Amino acid sequence: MKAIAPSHLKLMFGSSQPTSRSYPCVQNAQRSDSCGTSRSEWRSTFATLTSKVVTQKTLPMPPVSVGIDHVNGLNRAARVLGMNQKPLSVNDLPPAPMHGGANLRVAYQGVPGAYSEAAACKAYPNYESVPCDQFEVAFQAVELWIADRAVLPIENSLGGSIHRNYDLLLRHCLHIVGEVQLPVHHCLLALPGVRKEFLTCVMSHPQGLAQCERTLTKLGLNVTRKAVDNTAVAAEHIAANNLRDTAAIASARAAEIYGLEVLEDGLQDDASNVTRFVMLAREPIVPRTDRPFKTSIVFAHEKGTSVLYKVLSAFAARNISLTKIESRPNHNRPIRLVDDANVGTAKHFEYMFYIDFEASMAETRVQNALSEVRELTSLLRVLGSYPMDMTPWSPSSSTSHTASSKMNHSYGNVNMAKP
Ligand SMILES: O=C(O)C(=O)Cc1ccccc1
Repeated sequence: MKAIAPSHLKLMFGSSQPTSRSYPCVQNAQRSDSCGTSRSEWRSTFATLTSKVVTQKTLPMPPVSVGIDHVNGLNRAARVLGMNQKPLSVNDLPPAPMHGGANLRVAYQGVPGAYSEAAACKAYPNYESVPCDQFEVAFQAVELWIADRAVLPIENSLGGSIHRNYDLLLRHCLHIVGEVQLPVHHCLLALPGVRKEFLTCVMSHPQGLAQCERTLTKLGLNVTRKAVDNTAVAAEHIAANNLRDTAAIASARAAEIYGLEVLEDGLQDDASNVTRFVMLAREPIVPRTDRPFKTSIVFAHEKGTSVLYKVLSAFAARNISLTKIESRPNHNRPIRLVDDANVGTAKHFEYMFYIDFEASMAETRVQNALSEVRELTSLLRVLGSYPMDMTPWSPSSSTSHTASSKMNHSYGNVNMAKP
């Protein structure tokens, strides 16, 4: 891995520039979503994928390795079609890129030593890193072709959802092309010679603080908690400013990079502390059925009776397992007022619902479920259909991210479909 940005990217771009092709945006009649895709562009989902794929061959493709792989794969698929006169099936299509990320520029929020960096390394062992100072910048880096992928932490087994990042997924038009589940092993880091008793402050990302809250209390530390943008940024800040009364909750790798000492190892409240990251790209990948896939969608609905129940039933009726449901305020319309002359005005909060389920967009049952959901909702967007992270479970240990060579070793190509 090598860094291609001398220091991390800062917010300096103009408005985001959606990319032109975005087939997994499903939108209800006559509306256009933030990606500008209309319902008519996406009427019959992957049932007509084959014709769509052959015409895509003629579109100009982006000059990045993933695009090139895609074109070659499509040519191969088209040849298969021509020679055998057999209908093309999704499994004839090129697999999700398996190149291990050679020359792929991957944007993440933070500085070296951040967990997002470790997640990028797990997904793309040979990537070039593009550290960014904000998540928003990581999105824009991909939209503006400065990077090819962005890595985004989305939820943690102890700390829960990272809500802001759900909002960013909706505000931008990038596609989820993979996921990585990373065991997170937190350490308490301070300048050499500092003792725990001297500490008055502990700094970390809000997730770092949340994941270690009970342990901090158990240790009897009488410290204020300070939330910063990133765990490794906290470590860097302590070192740069010679703060002898402050500790960071961050990785052992951050301690090495910024010359800090590990005062406590394994600070998280539970050993099984895992963060789920998603990988984002300008283009979606072609979904498949020959390996476990996950699909993420977001929808909103107008008023109606039991809409949420009916949406969930569309999946249950087809035996599709939901793995996650999250709701966020609908920023376009946060409140709906319902006047009742007799009793007053009810204020209904409006939500965007995010759902992950264990199935691929290439499956007919999924296409049927989504057709049903589309009828029930005012907005439906497929955020991505991507290979599940099937890495064998290994509990976190501080050695797992102490150096990038070890990262490569411990996260190597272990039975994982590269997103
Ligand atoms: O702050 C970091 O290092 C991140 O990458 C975000 C984060 C914070 C805490 C746990 C997992 C990811």
